Amino acid sequence: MSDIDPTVRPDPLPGDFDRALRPQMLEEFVGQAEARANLRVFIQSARQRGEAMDHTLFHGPPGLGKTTLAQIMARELGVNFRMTSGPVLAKAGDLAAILTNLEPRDVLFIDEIHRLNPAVEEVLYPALEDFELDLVIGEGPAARTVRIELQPFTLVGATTRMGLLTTPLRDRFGIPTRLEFYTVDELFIIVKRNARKLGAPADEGGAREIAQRARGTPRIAGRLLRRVVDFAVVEGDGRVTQALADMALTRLGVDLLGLDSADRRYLRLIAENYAGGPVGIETLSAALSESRDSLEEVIEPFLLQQGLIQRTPRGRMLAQKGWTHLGMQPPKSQTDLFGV
Ligand SMILES: Nc1ncnc2c1ncn2[C@@H]1O[C@H](COP(=O)(O)OP(=O)(O)OP(=O)(O)O)[C@@H](O)[C@H]1O
Ligand SMILES: [Mg+2]
Repeated sequence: MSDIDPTVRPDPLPGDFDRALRPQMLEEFVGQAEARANLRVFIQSARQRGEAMDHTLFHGPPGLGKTTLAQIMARELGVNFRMTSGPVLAKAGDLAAILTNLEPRDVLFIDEIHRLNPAVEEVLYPALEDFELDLVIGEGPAARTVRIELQPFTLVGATTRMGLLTTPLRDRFGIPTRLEFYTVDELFIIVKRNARKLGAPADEGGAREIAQRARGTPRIAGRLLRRVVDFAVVEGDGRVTQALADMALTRLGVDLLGLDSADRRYLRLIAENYAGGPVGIETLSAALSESRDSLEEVIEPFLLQQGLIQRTPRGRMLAQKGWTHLGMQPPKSQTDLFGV
């Protein structure tokens, strides 16, 4: 996919732009008003009681700020931030090593927590509930279990696929938090602020143009801003104006709704090859050579939120707004369905 693919992991090396642009404290974090207000209360309460904050789960599409919020929590709680991810924890011992090294009230962040190996997940249950670890030492008849006491800690899990979490794991999070797509006004504030941090001031119109075309996602807003700044530097006078942003975004293949070529390919496939659907996700996945996961996690949530497609028991359908966006007319059989 293109360079605005939100599934691409941010560069883990320190000192890159992603890091520079990441909000550090809750106060600087724009959007997600409800989640932010609740977190503020839970953080303050944990601090006042001197206890570890309850385990927290962030779920929602990529690039909305799950990792950022986890880091902010640790900073606001004044504790260490330890980070790992589901696929990295291959054996129970890997998790045990991390857990036994935690200091009191630390935040342990497990990204992609829906991809935990079941054997590792088993170890996590008593750790979450009682801050205890049951380790099996040795093999065969000589094997025995030892119980290790852990420091109280806060697990922060992140997932783009809430549906793939097992029920026992999901139930152990006291604070499940769903992140939503950002409004244009919220992204506008983020773009303005990031442009200033990048030393390339964006005027009102320039920032709004980028915000409107960022697919409701701060990570995409950051990427688009950097590309627009490139155009501003090379082909303009360094200033991000509306005309310049529009020119740059159009050249990047980002349309007025913020859809990129992958999104449009998805919509056009349903329109042109399946008469608007319904068509099954597996069929779409094969036809687009994209994994089912990436369609469900990355492409579809925004198209659904925008009302461009509908999910039905028989598969995906193009909605009226989807046809309009493609500049096409639905076939007669579908106009009946829409009741127009
Ligand atoms: N509310 C916000 N204000 C400003 N910048 C934000 C905000 N939320 C996220 N960002 C920026 O967007 C980028 C992506 O955020 P983050 O890595 O936290 O997303 P994520 O939800 O963890 O994504 P993924 O599911 O891919 O791991 C970061 O560069 C971060 O600085
Ligand atoms: Mg993340």
